[in-house]
Amino acid sequence: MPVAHILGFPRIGAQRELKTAVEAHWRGALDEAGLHEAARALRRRHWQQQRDAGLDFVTVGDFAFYDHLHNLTALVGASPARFGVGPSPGLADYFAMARGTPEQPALAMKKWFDTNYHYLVPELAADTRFALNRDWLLPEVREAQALGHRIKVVLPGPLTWLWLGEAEAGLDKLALLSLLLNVYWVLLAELKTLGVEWAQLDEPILSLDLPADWRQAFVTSYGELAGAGPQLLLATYFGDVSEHAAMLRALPLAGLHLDLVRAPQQLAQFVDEWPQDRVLSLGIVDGRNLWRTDLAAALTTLHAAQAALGERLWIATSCSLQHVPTDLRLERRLEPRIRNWMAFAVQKLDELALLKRALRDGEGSVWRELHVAASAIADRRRAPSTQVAAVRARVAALKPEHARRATPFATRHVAQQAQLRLPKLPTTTIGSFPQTDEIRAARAACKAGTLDAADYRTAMQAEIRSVVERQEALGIDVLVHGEPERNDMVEYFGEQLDGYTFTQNGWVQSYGSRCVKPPVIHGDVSRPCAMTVEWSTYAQSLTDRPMKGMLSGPLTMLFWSFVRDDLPKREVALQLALALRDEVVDLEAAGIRIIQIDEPTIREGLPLKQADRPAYLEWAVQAFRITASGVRDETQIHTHMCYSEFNDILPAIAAMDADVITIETSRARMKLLDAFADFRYPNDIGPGLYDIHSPRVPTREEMTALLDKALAVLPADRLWINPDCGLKTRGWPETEAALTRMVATARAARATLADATPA
Ligand SMILES: CN1c2c(nc(N)[nH]c2=O)NC[C@@H]1CNc1ccc(C(=O)N[C@@H](CCC(=O)N[C@@H](CCC(=O)N[C@@H](CCC(=O)O)C(=O)O)C(=O)O)C(=O)O)cc1
Ligand SMILES: N[C@@H](CCS)C(=O)O
Ligand SMILES: [Zn+2]
Repeated sequence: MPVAHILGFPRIGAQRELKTAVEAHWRGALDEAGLHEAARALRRRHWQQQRDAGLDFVTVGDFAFYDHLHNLTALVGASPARFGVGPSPGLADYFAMARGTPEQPALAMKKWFDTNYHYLVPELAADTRFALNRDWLLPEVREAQALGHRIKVVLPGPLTWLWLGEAEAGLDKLALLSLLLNVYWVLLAELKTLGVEWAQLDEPILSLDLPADWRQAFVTSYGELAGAGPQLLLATYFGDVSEHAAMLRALPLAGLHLDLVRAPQQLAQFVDEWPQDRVLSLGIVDGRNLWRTDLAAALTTLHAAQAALGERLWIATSCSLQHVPTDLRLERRLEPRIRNWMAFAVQKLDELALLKRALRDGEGSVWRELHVAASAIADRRRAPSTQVAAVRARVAALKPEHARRATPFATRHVAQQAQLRLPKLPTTTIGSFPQTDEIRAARAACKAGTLDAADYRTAMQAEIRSVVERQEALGIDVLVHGEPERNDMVEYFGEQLDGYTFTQNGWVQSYGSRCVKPPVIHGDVSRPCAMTVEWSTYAQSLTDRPMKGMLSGPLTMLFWSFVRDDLPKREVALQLALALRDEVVDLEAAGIRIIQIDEPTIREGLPLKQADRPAYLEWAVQAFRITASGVRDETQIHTHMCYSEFNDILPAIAAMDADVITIETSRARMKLLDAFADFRYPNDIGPGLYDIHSPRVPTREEMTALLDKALAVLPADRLWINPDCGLKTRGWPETEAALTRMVATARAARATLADATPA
C-alpha cells in the first residue's frame, strides 16, 4: 500500500493569519506568547488537514515565523557573530537577524532556487560554530505528537544549507561541514529518542550543476548521518537529479524523493534496480502550480512504478506546497468553469489521498472522483479561451524587426538627451512610493463596494499629486507616479489582461510576512484596453519634469503568475510581450518620454542547469525586446532588475538593449558593477545607492562611498542615481530622509565632476 505524504504545507494560513500575527507582534500589539499561540493554531489546523485527507504522515518542521532556512540557522546555533546573540537565539534575536537592527543590517535575502520565495542567507565564517538549539523544532515535534499524529520531520539538508550560505572571503564552505554534521547527528538522535520514524532532509541543490567536491560531500555526509536517528528520506526537487543516480542509489538512505512534475523523465533512471530496502517517493502532484493534477496520467505513471516498487512506492507533492495558495474553497468569485480546473494546497492533499486509494483499492473504488477530475481536465483542454485565433496569429506573424529598435543605443542616446536635457548623474526612483494603510484601505473599500470607483480614482490621483510634489521638493530629476493604484506590480496588470484571472485569497509567502497573490494565466493573453496611460498622463500633467511610465515586463508577468501548463512558457511570454508592447506604444503616443519595463525576474526564470540556459535566454531577451521596440529613438526605455546575481548573464542583459538599467547593488556593495565594467556594458546604468528592504536610513557617507565605487569603474556620463528597488514597503519619513541624502550625494558628485572637467 503506497504511503502518501507532502513535502511541506503553506505556513502563512489561508487568510494570512501568520502575517497578521507576526506584524501585530512587531508593532507591539501581540506578545510573544500570543504569537506562539497563533502559530500553534495554524500548525494544528494544517496537520489536521493532512490527517483528515488521509495522508500517512503529517509533516512537521515546515513552519517558520519568517523563513525555514533561517529556522535551521537558529536550530544549529549559527547566528552571525555581528548580531551578538550567541548560539541559542530566541525569537527576538531571530527577528532581529531577519529584519536588521539600528546597528546591524539584516541578513541578505535571496531567491529560493527559481521560485518567488526568498530565504535569509546564512553568513559563514571560518570561526562559525554550531550547537543544537533545543528551543527550535523539537517543541513542534512534541506538539504534533501530543496531538496524536504520526509524523515525518522535514529539515533543509546540511549541504543545501551550506551551499546557500555566503562565505567570508577565502573560506571554503565545506570546511564547516563536519562541525555542522555533528549538530545534525545530535538532532537526528534526539528525534529518534522522541520516537520520530522518518526525517526528510531537503537537498534541492542536487538539481543544480554541482562541483565534484560537493557531490563527494553527499557521500560522506549521508554516510555519517544514516544511522544517527530516524529513517532518512532525502528529498530532491525543482529538477532532474538523474546524473547523480548512481551516487544516490549507493547512499545508505531509507528513501529518496524525486520531482516528477519538473523532471518526469528521470523516473526511468531510478525505478529499475532501486534497492529492495529503500522507498522511492514520487512527486506527482505539482507543488509549484495551482492546476488540478491529471489523475489519469498520474495513475499511468504510478501503476508502472508500483509494479516495479511494490510497497516501496510513496506518492507525494513534487516539492513543498508552500508555493501554492492554501484553500480553493475560499474562492467565491472565480468563474466556476476556471475554478474547476484548479487545486490549491488543501485540494492537493485530497488528490494524493485519491491516488493512494486508486492504487490500493483499484480505480473502481474511486471511479466517481476520477471521472469528475477527468471531466475538469477535458473541459480545460477544449475551453475557447485557451486558443484565441487572433492572439495566435499575432505571435505567428512576429518578425525579427519587431524585436529591434530602429537605431543603436549611441544614436538613440543623443536623440533622448536632446529632448530630456537631464543633468549628469540624473536622479530617479524605481517606481513605487509607500503603499500606506490609507491607500490599501481605499482599495479594500473600493473592492468591497463601500467606496465608488470615481472616489477611489480621486483618492489615488490625490496620492499621485502628493508624490509628484514630494519628488519635486526633493529635487529628483526623473519622476514616477508612485504606483498607488497597484495592489501589486503583477497582479495589477493580470487583472486587466484577457487570458488572466485572479483570486481573492490566493496568497503565497514571498518573504517574511510579505505575501503575493499571483494572478493566473489560464488562456491566451491579450490587452483589451490601455492599462496605465490614464495614470501616467495624469501624473505627467502635474510636472514639467519627465514622468516615467511604469510597466511590468513580459518575463516578470510570466514568472510571478501561475502559468498555464498546456503551452510552452516561451509562447506565453511572446503573447505577454505583444500585449505590453501595445501599452508602451500607447504611453509614447500619450506624451510619456521615458518608459520603464521592470524585469526583476529575468534571473529567476533562468533554468537551474547551465545546459538549459542559452535557449531560455534567447526567448527571454526576445520577449523583452518585442515589448520595448515599438517606440521612436527619442523615447527612453528603462528596465529595472533587483537581485544582483547576474554576472553570469550579462551578455543577455546587454542584449535586452534597454537605454537605462537600474539594478540592486547596494547590499553586494557594488560588487556587481565590476562585472558590468569588465563586460563593458554599453548602455546607461543606475546602480542602487541604498537598500530599500530596511527602514534604516543610510548616511550620506555610505551613499557617497557606493557612488565613488561606481564612478571608479564606470564612466560618469553612463551613470544614474537611484535606490535599489521600489519604495512601496517603506514609510514616508525614512523614504524622504533617504532620498534627501541620495539627491545631495548626486549633487555633490556633480559638483566634483564639474570641478574636475577642464574649462
Ligand atoms: C518586488 N517583489 C515582488 C515579487 N512578486 C510580486 N508579485 N510582486 C512584487 O512586488 N517578488 C519579489 C519582490 C517581493 N517583494 C514584495 C514586497 C512587498 C510585498 C507586499 O507588500 N505584499 C503585501 C500584499 C500586497 C497586495 O497585494 N496588497 C493588496 C491587498 C492589501 C490587503 O491585504 N488588504 C487587506 C485590507 C487592507 C485594509 O483594509 O487596510 C485585505 O484585503 O484584507 C492591495 O494593496 O490592494 C502584503 O501585505 O504582504 C510583497 C512582495
Ligand atoms: N516598479 C516596481 C519595481 C519593483 S521590482 C516598484 O518600484 O515597486
Ligand atoms: Zn525591484
